[in-house]
Amino acid sequence: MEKLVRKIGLVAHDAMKKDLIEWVLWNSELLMGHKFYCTGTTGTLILAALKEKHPDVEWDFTILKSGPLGGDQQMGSRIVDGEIDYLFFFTDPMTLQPHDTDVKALTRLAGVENIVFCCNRSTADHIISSPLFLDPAYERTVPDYSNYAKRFENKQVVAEAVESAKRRKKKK
Ligand SMILES: O=C(CO)COP(=O)(O)O
Repeated sequence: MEKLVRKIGLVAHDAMKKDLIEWVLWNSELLMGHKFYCTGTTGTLILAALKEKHPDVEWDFTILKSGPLGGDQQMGSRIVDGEIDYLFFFTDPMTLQPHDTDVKALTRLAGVENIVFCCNRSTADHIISSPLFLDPAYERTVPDYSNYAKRFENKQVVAEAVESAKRRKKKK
């Protein structure tokens, strides 16, 4: 039987990096064989820790830009492309981030795509110990936004803009 490969995003703010590294090491046996996407600094540190603990294991890590330098946005883009189905993002509740808008955008897209998403260690513990984590029959519900995408399908707004542009021209 084909092994189930979960596509997992890992991100931590600076004050939470130690927490996430510890959590990954604690769960490293469970996480082996899955595919990871990480923001730059978080990913580099986690990979170094994993290699130290398991020198013979090949880890499938995609390391994006550092979060504040576009990495959060890259992660969001992977989510909307369907490349990530779990996001463990340990956020710092005590420090305002300079890239707060990017953090909001990333967490919002996790909601838009209904991926499994958490922002602290206790919830991460619950997710990883859920039987669904390793249940190949479990597939998240992918929201259907087709009606949203079709909201201008009748192109009425185009007709109106063309008409008003014509009127403006005549007035000139
Ligand atoms: O800032 C971050 C997420 O918002 C994390 O980025 P780094 O992993 O590059 O530190």
